[in-house]
Amino acid sequence: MQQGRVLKAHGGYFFVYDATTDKVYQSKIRGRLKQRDVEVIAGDKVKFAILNDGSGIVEERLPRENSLFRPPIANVEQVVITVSISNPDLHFKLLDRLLILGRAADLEIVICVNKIDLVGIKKARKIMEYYKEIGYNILYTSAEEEINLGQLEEVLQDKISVFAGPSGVGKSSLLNAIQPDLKLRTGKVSDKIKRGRHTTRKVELLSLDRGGWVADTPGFSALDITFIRSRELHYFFVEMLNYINQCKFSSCSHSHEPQCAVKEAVDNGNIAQHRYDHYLEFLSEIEEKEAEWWRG
Ligand SMILES: Nc1nc2c(ncn2[C@@H]2O[C@H](COP(=O)(O)OP(=O)(O)OP(=O)(O)O)[C@@H](O)[C@H]2O)c(=O)[nH]1
Ligand SMILES: [Zn+2]
Repeated sequence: MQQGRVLKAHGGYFFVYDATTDKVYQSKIRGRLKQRDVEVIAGDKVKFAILNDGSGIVEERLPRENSLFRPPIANVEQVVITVSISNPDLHFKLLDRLLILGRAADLEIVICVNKIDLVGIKKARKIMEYYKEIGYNILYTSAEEEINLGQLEEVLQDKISVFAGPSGVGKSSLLNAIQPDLKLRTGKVSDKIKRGRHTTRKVELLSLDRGGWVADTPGFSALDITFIRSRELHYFFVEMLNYINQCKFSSCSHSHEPQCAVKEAVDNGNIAQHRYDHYLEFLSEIEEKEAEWWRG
């Protein structure tokens, strides 16, 4: 039996890529897998057999490293969180939410600040300085003027990646710029808003010439973070990790408790105020959901 990766699941067919033959096999799935409710999605590693007519049959799904929910993709390794400083403006709260989602899915995270032609790299660096300090890997690109696209290619090489980020920041444009034969649909920011952009499409993993795969649909379209427990939220703010053990109360939620090391770090300027504010906002979102849960 062969081993392969599902690139796309569509209309009852699974398109399975086998690296040893460098071929894609249009495959059906064994009835017993369906009976056991084993769901197979893009990104899944599977064992499959090749039939006489050259098509495949999926016999087994191998264990998943992880899976993203909306859109559904398995075994993603990396998320490229793409933003722009202007057109559209950068929203730190959305960025922070995406950073949490990336970490919760256990993905490597790269922040890509695109449309650098509109603001200049120096200004963009300044705006993103804090995120650099707390350890994030940040690229500054322009799809339009082809700035630093080599760095993006390097980051994507030999990995399975998904892009994420607000509409109109240039996710599709970046992919098209590094590999024109991917031919992703791009559009003007205003057109998309008018048109309403939530036409559901099937996710497909696209093959990069330099090795690696990238999903053709942005990840994390559901921005809900309330699956995280309130007492665990602080783990998702990387710069808080140095402080959370130094609070007076071991169960400190860093919101109202006295002698909170996190709050002190905010007061001293070691943790950015906006990040702490977002922590508190997310915390109350989560607590509200937990309260609902307890009320039944
Ligand atoms: N000035 C400038 N414009 C860009 C750049 N990259 C993309 N654009 C433009 O921004 C608009 C949106 O680009 P898309 O690639 O469709 O953005 P997207 O992030 O894929 O958007 P969604 O598909 O809605 O999620 C298009 O008009 C692009 O031409 C860039 O680096 N600089
Ligand atoms: Zn605390």
